[in-house]
Amino acid sequence: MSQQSEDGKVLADIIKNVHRRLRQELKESGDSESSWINHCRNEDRLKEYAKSMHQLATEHWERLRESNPDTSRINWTWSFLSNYFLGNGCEIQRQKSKLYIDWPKLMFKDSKISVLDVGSCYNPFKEFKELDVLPVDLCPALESVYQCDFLTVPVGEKTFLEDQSVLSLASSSFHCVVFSFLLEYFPSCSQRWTCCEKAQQLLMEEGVLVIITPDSKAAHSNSKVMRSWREALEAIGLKRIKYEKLLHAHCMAFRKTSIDPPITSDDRQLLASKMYIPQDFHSQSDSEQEENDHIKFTEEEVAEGFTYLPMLND
Ligand SMILES: C[S@@+](CC[C@H](N)C(=O)[O-])C[C@H]1O[C@@H](n2cnc3c(N)ncnc32)[C@H](O)[C@@H]1O
Repeated sequence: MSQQSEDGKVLADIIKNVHRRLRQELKESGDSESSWINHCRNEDRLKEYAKSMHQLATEHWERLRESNPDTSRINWTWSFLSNYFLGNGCEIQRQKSKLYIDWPKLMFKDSKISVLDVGSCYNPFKEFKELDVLPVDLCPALESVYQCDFLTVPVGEKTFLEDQSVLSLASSSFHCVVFSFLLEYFPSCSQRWTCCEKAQQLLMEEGVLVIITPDSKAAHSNSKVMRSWREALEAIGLKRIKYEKLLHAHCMAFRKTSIDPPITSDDRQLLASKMYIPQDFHSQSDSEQEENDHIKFTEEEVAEGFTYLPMLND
């Protein structure tokens, strides 16, 4: 393995270890709230994660993006958003919905698409001038990214920002919410579900939730998981309108079709359980499981460090 690949592996191992420890701590305490609070207090761990993720993405994955733009989650998101909001994508969805109503005109401030990038780390979408991005992260890698725990941040009438932190986010105010490699960070289904419900509240009608989740295997090997997420999100008025499997990720866009879907607390529990990832069910020790996962990856994947991010393995 080249020095470059070795470096990528070290960085990705740091990231993977944090996910693994979070799962372990939840298993031990059985209480997702208290283990999350403890995690958030561990500043050294959060900062090391942020630095490693930033470096892995900008130094290692960026090379892959340059050599093969079709592998990039960033390019995919931009291409989808420009087609949906600036091209005829939204209009096509209106026609497909067969709701022959007078749709309200989509409004843009300064002609820009407003994007909330949750778990942004280093604001990978800042290069697109047509996007007005609010990049937020539990532990930002850069000062330009706002500090925010998306699990606990209140949703209210207005977005309040203070000293590079988010105090609240305005409901129905974003054209797009992005979860790029975010959901698998969380050790529990209920935390992933909390994020999805919050995204639904923050989107304006016809806005889109973009979810990107890492997986280097063929699309069908995790189709059950992707179907389960689709069913859960559809129940809260987020209809999947685009799915594509890239070399290393599943990319999905969900369109907000209804404003306030009626959900009971029983529904909520069932829907939350649908936001599972295969790691939730690993019975042997995570490290053993991940060692086994290793064997299945190609040389190219190993070289790019993708094997060392959590993969959605059955
Ligand atoms: C794997 S990184 C993905 C970074 C970036 N989105 C990308 O695609 O390269 C996951 C990020 O989610 C952030 N994160 C985890 N939990 C969060 C939360 N509750 N609120 C906001 N950000 C969170 C982490 O700090 C980390 O930067």
